[in-house]
Amino acid sequence: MMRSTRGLNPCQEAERQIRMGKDKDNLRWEHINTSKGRGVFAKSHIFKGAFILQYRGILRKGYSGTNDYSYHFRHGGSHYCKHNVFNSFFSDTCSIDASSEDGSMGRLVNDDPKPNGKMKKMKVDGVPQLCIFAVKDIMEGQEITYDYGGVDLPWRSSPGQEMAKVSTTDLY
Ligand SMILES: C[S@@+](CC[C@H](N)C(=O)[O-])C[C@H]1O[C@@H](n2cnc3c(N)ncnc32)[C@H](O)[C@@H]1O
Repeated sequence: MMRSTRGLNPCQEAERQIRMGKDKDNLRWEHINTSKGRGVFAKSHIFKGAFILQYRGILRKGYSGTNDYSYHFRHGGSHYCKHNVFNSFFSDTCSIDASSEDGSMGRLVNDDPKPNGKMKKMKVDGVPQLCIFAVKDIMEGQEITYDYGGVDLPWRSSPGQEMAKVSTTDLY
């Protein structure tokens, strides 16, 4: 069931939050362990379809290389993926560089091949923005995740973890 906040639909709520430049107060981050680092958790139930948070950072044109906190996408199309699935081959490649420790939580959301969130591109005043929306109900205390996409994510193939089947079809 999808619920809106203050009578706004999820996209309107995302836009409102982007304009405010802050995360919602139903989220918290904590240090999980030394290999995973920090993660973001729900402080209250989040309904399927709801806006969760913005992936805040500096919008850059072109492919700006891979770092832990950059997210590449195509401005003109619907193609977007955190990791290096496409690169400067596309003239409209952009990235959000979230490498600055600015206190925002979008940059702290971890990867999961079976996530409860999905990254989506939207435009506010013509400027592309990336936001995570819930793809299922998320219980209080659960970690927020999304599928980084791409291949070669080292933690997915580390001992004791099932090798993920990465589907890029979802991204296009
Ligand atoms: C955008 S940051 C996410 C926040 C990060 N955990 C932190 O503490 O800053 C991406 C990095 O988090 C780690 N990470 C993300 N998802 C992970 C997972 N499922 N297992 C282990 N490490 C993960 C990797 O080091 C990755 O390069």
